[in-house]
Amino acid sequence: MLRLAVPNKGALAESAQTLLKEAGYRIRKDTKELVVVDPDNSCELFFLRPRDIAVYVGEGTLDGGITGRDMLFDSGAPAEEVLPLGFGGSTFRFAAKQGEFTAVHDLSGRRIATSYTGLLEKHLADVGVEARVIKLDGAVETAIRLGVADAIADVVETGTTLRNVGLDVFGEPIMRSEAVLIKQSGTPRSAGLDQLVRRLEGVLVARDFVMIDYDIRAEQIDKAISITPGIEGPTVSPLHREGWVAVRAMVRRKGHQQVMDRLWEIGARAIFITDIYACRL
Ligand SMILES: Nc1ncnc2c1ncn2[C@@H]1O[C@H](COP(=O)(O)OP(=O)(O)OP(=O)(O)O)[C@@H](O)[C@H]1O
Ligand SMILES: O=P(O)(O)OC[C@H]1O[C@H](OP(=O)(O)OP(=O)(O)O)[C@H](O)[C@@H]1O
Ligand SMILES: [Mg+2]
Repeated sequence: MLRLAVPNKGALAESAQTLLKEAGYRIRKDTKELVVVDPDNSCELFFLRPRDIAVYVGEGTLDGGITGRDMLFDSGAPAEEVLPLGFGGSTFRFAAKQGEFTAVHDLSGRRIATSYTGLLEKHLADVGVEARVIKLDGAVETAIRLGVADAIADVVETGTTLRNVGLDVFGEPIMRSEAVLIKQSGTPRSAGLDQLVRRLEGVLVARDFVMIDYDIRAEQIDKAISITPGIEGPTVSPLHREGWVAVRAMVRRKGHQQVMDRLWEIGARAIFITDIYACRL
């Protein structure tokens, strides 16, 4: 039985559910459901606050969970990343009034508001800066205007929230985050988690890649393969046409039009792109 923690709200909740659905698991029908039992997949999904997920997983009561890399680090829980999930991308950054600070070392002796005290304190210790960390639950951008802090450390995605309150990022990003699958540190993956990983990898590949099919003159095959090397090598089959072969390979969805242009230029014809619905590599 796979027991998995899933964010019940916030920035990762919807995409996490979509991913699990595409991987064939049952998801919840309404937001009040706290546990979903899925006997067909021998799985139980526990809907928990994103911030708590690493804590549960670190205690070893669940096989794994989906949370943000920043929250995993922030928790300090004995949990580790198994697979990055390709959504919920953000950076964790310092921000303040425009022109007030230029680098983390300017923050010595100042007040920094954040909801990620674990992550911030570790970073300040790493760079050797002593500052006062003010813990807030959210909406930390307002802390400067209300005189509670001189700077903030928070999640930045598009930067819209910061712009709206006239703040600017400064210094190097503290961390780059995205949604990740995690498990307890130092213990082997359960069979259920192993199966989940294989399914999720399949979904992520199906999202990132498309299938390309084309016909080309046999003497051009080396050039063609260098353009479409595939993942484990392309399939090259004889064509019922003297001197021609058919090629099938996986190519990245992003840039597939350029690949088609390059194949056309070396004489490929009947070039087709199709979606991959599901795969297991
Ligand atoms: N605007 C965003 N874009 C992308 N990822 C985000 C964004 N805001 C938060 N995240 C990520 O989502 C994860 C969970 O954060 P979220 O803000 O959803 O949780 P929370 O603060 O506990 O919930 P809430 O804000 O509902 O109280 C974190 O890993 C964070 O990096
Ligand atoms: O750069 P942006 O695209 O504007 O996104 C970043 C904002 O999103 C999150 O806020 P959330 O809605 O989770 O509120 P919170 O701060 O109360 O957690 C985060 O804390 C930032 O405020
Ligand atoms: Mg939030």
